[in-house]
Amino acid sequence: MKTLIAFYSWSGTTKRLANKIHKLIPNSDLLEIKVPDSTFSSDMHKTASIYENQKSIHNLPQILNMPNNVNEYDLIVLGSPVWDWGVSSPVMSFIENISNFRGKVAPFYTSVGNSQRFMEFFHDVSGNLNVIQDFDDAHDDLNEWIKEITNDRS
Ligand SMILES: Cc1cc2nc3c(=O)[nH]c(=O)nc-3n(C[C@H](O)[C@H](O)[C@H](O)COP(=O)(O)O)c2cc1C
Repeated sequence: MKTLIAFYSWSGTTKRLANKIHKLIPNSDLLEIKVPDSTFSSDMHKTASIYENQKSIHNLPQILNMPNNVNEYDLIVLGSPVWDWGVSSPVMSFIENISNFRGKVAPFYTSVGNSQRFMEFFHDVSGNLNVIQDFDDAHDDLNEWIKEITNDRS
């Protein structure tokens, strides 16, 4: 099984988790989703209002490093920080770019603890993707989840 671990990280926490997951899943590639430097602010509150505006006019950020062919993977493990209870806009944009992906997608997310509604928002934007078990860094066991998604037969 070939796995892509793709993630966006604004301040490094999701990146650290992605690196851990990468070490735990054999035969996996790691991709940090990049958007133009000018997209967000270094200030959290300004970034939150930029994000709200992007969502309200559906102007999602451009991804600078989309893989050529995601269909070479069986599984995409897709990581995001929780933003305003939901999915960060770079990850929403990545999801739109993989609408033709035929494999499975296992979401993971980091937060300061207010993460319970993340999957509701994820399902709202994931269209026809085959979304399997998610990992909530604030509440779930990492090793159990890795076992589940790497053995998943659905
Ligand atoms: C714009 C913005 C919105 C956020 N909204 C939430 C939220 O709704 N719930 C929550 O628990 N944490 C929220 N956070 C905190 C981040 O989810 C948390 O710090 C996360 O681990 C950061 O990941 P990163 O370092 O990979 O960017 C928010 C952070 C930012 C910058």
